[in-house]
Amino acid sequence: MSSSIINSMVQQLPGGVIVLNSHCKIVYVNKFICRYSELPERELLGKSFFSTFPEVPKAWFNRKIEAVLTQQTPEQISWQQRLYLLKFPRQTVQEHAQRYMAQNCTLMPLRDPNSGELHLCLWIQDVSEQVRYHAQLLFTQQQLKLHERQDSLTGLMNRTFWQQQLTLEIARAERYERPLALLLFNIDRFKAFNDQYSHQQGDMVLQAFAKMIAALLRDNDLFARFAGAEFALILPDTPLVGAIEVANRMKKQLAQQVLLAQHPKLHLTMSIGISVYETATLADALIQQAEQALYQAKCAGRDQTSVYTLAAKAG
Ligand SMILES: Nc1nc2c(ncn2[C@@H]2O[C@H](COP(=O)(O)OP(=O)(O)OP(=O)(O)O)[C@@H](O)[C@H]2O)c(=O)[nH]1
Repeated sequence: MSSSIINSMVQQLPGGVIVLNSHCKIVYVNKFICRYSELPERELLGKSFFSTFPEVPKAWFNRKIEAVLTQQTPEQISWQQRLYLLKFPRQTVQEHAQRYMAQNCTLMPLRDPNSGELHLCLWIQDVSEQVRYHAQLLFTQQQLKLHERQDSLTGLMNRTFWQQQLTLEIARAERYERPLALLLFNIDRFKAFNDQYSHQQGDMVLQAFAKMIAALLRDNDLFARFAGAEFALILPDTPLVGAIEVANRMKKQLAQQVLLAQHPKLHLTMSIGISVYETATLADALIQQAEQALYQAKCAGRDQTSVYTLAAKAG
């Protein structure tokens, strides 16, 4: 095959080719390089590679060249090491996308068959799309991770994740001999609200309720949507008296706050069950105790707080 055919093929490659001589002067470029550097071939040939592409770190790149030429083996610079070598614009720029073309570069030793002089061939591939897919994949993985932990309606942690946290918190309470309280609660007669105003408005109440309660808590309290219209709260480092205080604060806030602007006169109440950690109690037992206390609160007429240990009305 004649060298002009090979040249014509290299000129049309969908990637960049640059050949440098031993003084790092550009001796060959293909069309891709001219197009993305926005320079004609005549302005590139004979020029110093580093002054034409000042974005390339000189000392680092010289070390790469030296390694390739002395070992006579190609070397890769992937986009994961350096997003791009030459600062070329992207072919199509989408919103929020990387502005510059991500590149995989290969450095190859090249010996001139006539003069025997060693050259360096630089082959540049545009991998912007690959990088974009990679970023999308990472984003999706993060979303899935969040989804595994979060309740989609309220944005609170979901029951599974919350129960994992409870096990950890119990271990911490046991190890450091710290108190811990658990609250289970729901809005009274919520079914009636749903039936009267629609499930959709019920959802809005649950969202507003979750937001209202979250605003009353400390950063290390662990608040979750437990099931349907039921919520659960772990209060680390909190004895019974503190838990009752939190319960009263929540009830008071619900009595005062308008949850939905379209129902300013709506009067909602809540029932709360409390259990407190005692040495060697397991997570499931603590939940069951709070459930029993909540049931007691309902039986006692709703709008109540009941404590499992005492199984008595607390206010
Ligand atoms: N809007 C809405 N309602 C829900 C959701 N999950 C559960 N519910 C409803 O919440 C209601 C809970 O009702 P119940 O547990 O029977 O009790 P209640 O009517 O709240 O009465 P209490 O005995 O006072 O608890 C049911 O009607 C459920 O359908 C949800 O995600 N959105």
